[in-house]
Amino acid sequence: MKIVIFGAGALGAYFGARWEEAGHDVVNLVRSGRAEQLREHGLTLHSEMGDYTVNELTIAESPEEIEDPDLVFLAVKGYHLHGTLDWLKQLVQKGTKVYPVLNGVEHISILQKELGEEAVIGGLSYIIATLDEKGHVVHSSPFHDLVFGPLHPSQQQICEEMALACNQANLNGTLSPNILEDIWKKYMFISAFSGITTATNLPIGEVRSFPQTFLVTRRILEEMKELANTHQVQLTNEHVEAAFKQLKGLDNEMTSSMHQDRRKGLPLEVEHLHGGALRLGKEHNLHMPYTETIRAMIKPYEAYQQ
Ligand SMILES: NC(=O)C1=CN([C@@H]2O[C@H](COP(=O)(O)OP(=O)(O)OC[C@H]3O[C@@H](n4cnc5c(N)ncnc54)[C@H](OP(=O)(O)O)[C@@H]3O)[C@@H](O)[C@H]2O)C=CC1
Ligand SMILES: CC(C)(CO)C(=O)C(=O)O
Repeated sequence: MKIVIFGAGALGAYFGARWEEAGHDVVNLVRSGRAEQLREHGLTLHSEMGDYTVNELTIAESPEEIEDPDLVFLAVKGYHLHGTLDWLKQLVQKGTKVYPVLNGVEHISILQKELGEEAVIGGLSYIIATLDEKGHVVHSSPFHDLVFGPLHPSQQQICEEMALACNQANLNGTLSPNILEDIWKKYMFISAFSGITTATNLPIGEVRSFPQTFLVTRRILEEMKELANTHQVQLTNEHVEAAFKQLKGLDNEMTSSMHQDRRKGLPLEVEHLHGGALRLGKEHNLHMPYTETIRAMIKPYEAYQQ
């Protein structure tokens, strides 16, 4: 498969390298700063699941350089989504589908509106990855999972090809029969997990040691379940219970990628995650006081200016 990694940061570069390792044709579509860094240092994965240095590192700095792409793996932060649309349109005109793995859901309808419903596959990822000073990937979780599935009937075949490409690579890929529900389950979980860890500036173990503080995660899960229901996604109290149990079971030192970004003083995706939930809720007159408060607490650290 010819796979374009659009957003060759921690997550994108990781999975792109795993596909390249398995023999796929991978192109990293990057801006000039990242292109320079990749040319200078190459791309290495420091990973719990096996280190790897990319042999054939292909870099493109515009879509015109890319012929016959099968798939665009979109892994930019939520606040960079609008800046990708022109290049995405050019790639879609070349016949590719787009597989976004951003946390959240607001990007899906934006992409569908801009690129057409047939072009946008449903997806998400579970991994803990970051970049070091050389731009190499540090992968620190025992999981490296991709989940994808059709949001339009015309996407079944490409999803099956993706499942094959994932099976060949050192990663876990799952073709989901209900990708929209999976995306919302992760959105519910991450809103609570990244919200509380980022707002308190504490890993989950320390949050749990203050029961009233930890209880906020349950309230956010409940609000997100209601929000999913207003969008015809049937999350239930059992899903809330399962997500809360998951939060109770995480290792003490575990924290979210948004909290890691706060620690590093990097821009935060709070507007894409919690802001997005509030905008979607407002369309249905849904009151989400816990989500609103968490967004307000994180705002001072957002550090992203349009
Ligand atoms: N990291 C993780 O462990 C996890 C992340 N996620 C989600 O995945 C998404 C990506 O996260 P992550 O990999 O951590 O983010 P990073 O910031 O590490 O990577 C994003 C990359 O996108 C690039 N980019 C942004 N805009 C453009 C553009 N217009 N053209 C080309 N490249 C562009 C940036 O490049 P530049 O250097 O030019 O700015 C950067 O390299 C987020 O939504 C996050 O929530 C989900 C699960 C886990
Ligand atoms: C919860 C986790 C680590 C799973 O991938 C994540 O998505 C994030 O922190 O952004």
